[in-house]
Amino acid sequence: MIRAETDALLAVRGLEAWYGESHVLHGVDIDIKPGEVVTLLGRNGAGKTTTLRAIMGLVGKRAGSIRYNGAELISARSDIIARKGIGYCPEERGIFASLDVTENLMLPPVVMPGGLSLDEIYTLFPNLKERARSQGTKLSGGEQQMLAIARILRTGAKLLLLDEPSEGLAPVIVQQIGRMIREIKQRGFTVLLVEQNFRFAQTVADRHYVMEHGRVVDMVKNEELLTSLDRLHEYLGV
Ligand SMILES: Nc1ncnc2c1ncn2[C@@H]1O[C@H](COP(=O)(O)OP(=O)(O)OP(=O)(O)O)[C@@H](O)[C@H]1O
Repeated sequence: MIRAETDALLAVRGLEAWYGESHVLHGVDIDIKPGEVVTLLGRNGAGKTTTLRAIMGLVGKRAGSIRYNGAELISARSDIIARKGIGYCPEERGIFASLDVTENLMLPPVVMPGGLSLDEIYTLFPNLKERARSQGTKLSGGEQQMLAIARILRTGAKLLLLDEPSEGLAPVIVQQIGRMIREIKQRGFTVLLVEQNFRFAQTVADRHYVMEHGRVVDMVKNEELLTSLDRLHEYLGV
């Protein structure tokens, strides 16, 4: 069903993953072209987070193929995967409470050239600049989410894996996160985004993959989203 893309930045084929004895992914196929924003939609437990974790090498065992920039990563350790230029922002965001915004931004190691400088990040996201000296604990959920994403942009990573950046945030803050993702896309980054909220996903993405029971079962282009609502409601149970 999913066409092989020879020009993909990330090409995932038949990806399987296990947590201990528990077999969670049963053959996931995903292609992302450079500069695309693509979402993984699906109900709770469909395997969206596990797909991001499996791409990063953060699951117990995996099989299949993950090609990034032409290199096979299925057997690579997670630190090697990060050094290839894939950045991961987990749902819990991982902001260091005792460090301020600038310190949090400077913390992840630069893995390759081409990342944004601190000044560029602050120019692009003035909200963060205003909070430069504020400690992690003092930031709102939205500010923490922005910081968690911005921090990856410094490292030189070109592909960002974002787990539910809209989760738990008020609608006006979700809009800010949406603007941020569109800015990131404009700067040439590629994004794979886990979302439950397809109304938000629609404002940022080029395409959507739908996951069910550890597999990708459908793909919808963003311009076809509105005409595919019935299908999506069925998948997502909303
Ligand atoms: N650490 C773990 N150990 C064992 N099973 C897990 C673990 N994490 C997730 N699972 C199981 O793997 C399946 C897929 O979970 P996953 O978190 O990837 O789903 P999801 O689509 O991201 O949904 P959610 O939005 O609820 O996180 C679920 O059945 C879940 O219970």
